[in-house]
This record gives sequence, structure tokens and C-alpha cells, in this order.
Amino acid sequence: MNTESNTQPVIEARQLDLVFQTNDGPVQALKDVNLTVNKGDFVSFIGPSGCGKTTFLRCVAALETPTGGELSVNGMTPDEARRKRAYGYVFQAAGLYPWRTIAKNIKLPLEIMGYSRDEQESRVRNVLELVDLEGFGEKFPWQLSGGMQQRASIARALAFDADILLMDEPFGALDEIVRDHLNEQLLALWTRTEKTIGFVTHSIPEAVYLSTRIVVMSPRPGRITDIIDSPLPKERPLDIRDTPEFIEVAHRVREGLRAGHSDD
Ligand SMILES: Nc1ncnc2c1ncn2[C@@H]1O[C@H](COP(=O)(O)OP(=O)(O)OP(=O)(O)O)[C@@H](O)[C@H]1O
Repeated sequence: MNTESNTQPVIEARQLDLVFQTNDGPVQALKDVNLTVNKGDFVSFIGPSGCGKTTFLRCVAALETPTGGELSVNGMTPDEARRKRAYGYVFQAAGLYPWRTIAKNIKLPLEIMGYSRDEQESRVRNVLELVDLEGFGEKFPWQLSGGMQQRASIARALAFDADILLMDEPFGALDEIVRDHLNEQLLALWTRTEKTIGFVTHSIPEAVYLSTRIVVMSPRPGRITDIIDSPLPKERPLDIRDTPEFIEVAHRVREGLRAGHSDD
């Protein structure tokens, strides 16, 4: 693999702050967040509820505006990056329209953007194949299992072929066996497409299994307590979770989470 492409910054946050003004006073959701995500990284954000994981992802997607510091996405402001369709966003709930088929759900943003019919068709075929849902385009969301719906929503996020994929706890609501399977498929997709992925999770094994870097966060105010570069190889069968290397990384994440708590 080309190591140069690995050090090309895609997301850069410097001294990022975000304070929400609420009726109960200001809430500091992010404080002094410094992070560089390089091209092709798989970065997980882990931390207790309220530590700012979603807020950080939403800042990258220009859905929130930081109140301090700097943030760039592909060398642009998040707003510019959004206009250039630099990323796809996957939410915790699949969020598919029940009255549209899977193919038509994936097509919707492409229709809005004015892609030709042929282009829409070929993109839908492509992304359905990427998430292993060939042949399901004409089904309605309710005809698919929860895991398949989530894969369809990943397909929709991939339809623009953006090189960044932002995923906010996409598998949080699924049972462990389905989640394991989706984790394997997501890794295969990441290897195949070389996308840069930002992934929010509450699960230590999920973060360690998937990531090249793990960002451990703590709440009140939301900040980064540790950034772990994973020593695990890119090729990861599920049973890598039983190896000493995996257990050691998981241990460090747990320590980071504990350290964040003791500062409360
Ligand atoms: N629009 C908003 N207005 C006011 N406060 C907000 C808003 N969005 C988030 N917050 C607050 O900012 C903090 C960070 O929230 P955020 O959702 O980013 O945390 P999180 O780590 O993603 O949590 P979870 O794991 O529960 O999803 C929390 O204290 C939350 O209540």
C-alpha cells in the first residue's frame, strides 16, 4: 500500500471548541479537540454518553458550527466540503423511506442532485454490490432484516462515491451476531474502497476490531483523553479478538475510558 497516501490529512481539528447555549446555561460539548485523520484511516470515537462524539461528527459534516478553533475537511471548510459532497453520513437508525424500494431510497439524493437515469441505475447497482445486497433493490425496507436495512443505508451514503464515510453508531441497535457480521463486511468494504471512515461506537471490541486509530473521549467537557494507533494488521478475521495484541489494545481503551471518568 502507498504509505504517502496514508499521511494525507483529510480531517484536521485544531483546538476545536463547541459551546451550546441552552435554557439551563452554556453546555461545553467539545473542548480543545485536536485530531488529524489521514486518508484511508478507520477512526473510531468511543466514550460515555454525552462526551461529544456525535457533536464532533456533526461538526465535520457541517451540521453544527464550532464556537472556537479550526476544522478542515479535505483542506476545505466543512461547509465547502458538504457542498462538494466530500462525505456520506450513516445514522444510527437506517432512516429509509418505507414507501420507496431500496433502490429508490438510494436514488433519492441522486435524483435531487439531477443525475441522469442511467447514472442513477449504475450507481445503485454498484453500491448494492458493495454492501452485498445485489437483488434486493426492488424490495421495500420492511422486507429486509435490521442488518440489511443498515447495509442499505450505508449503500445510500456511498452513492455519491465520497471518499469520507461518517458513521454514527450504525450498528448500535443490532444484536451481537448481526453486528459481528456487519463489522466483518464493513472492514471488507473499507479495504476494497480505501475510504476514510469516522465511526462512533460505545463498544470497545467493535472499536478495536474495526479501527486503525481509536479516539477515546470523556465528558463534561467533551475532550480527547487518548488516541491509540492500532498495531493490528489490516487483514482481520473475527478471531483476532482472542489474540494478546487485540486484548492489549482493548485494555488501553478501557484504561482511557476509566481515566476520563476519574476526572469528573
Ligand atoms: N443541539 C444541542 N443543544 C444543546 N446541547 C446539546 C445539543 N446537542 C448536544 N448537546 C449536548 O452536548 C453534549 C455532547 O452531546 P453528543 O450527542 O455529542 O454526545 P455523544 O458522546 O454523542 O453521546 P451519545 O453517546 O449519548 O450519543 C451533551 O451534553 C449533549 O446534551
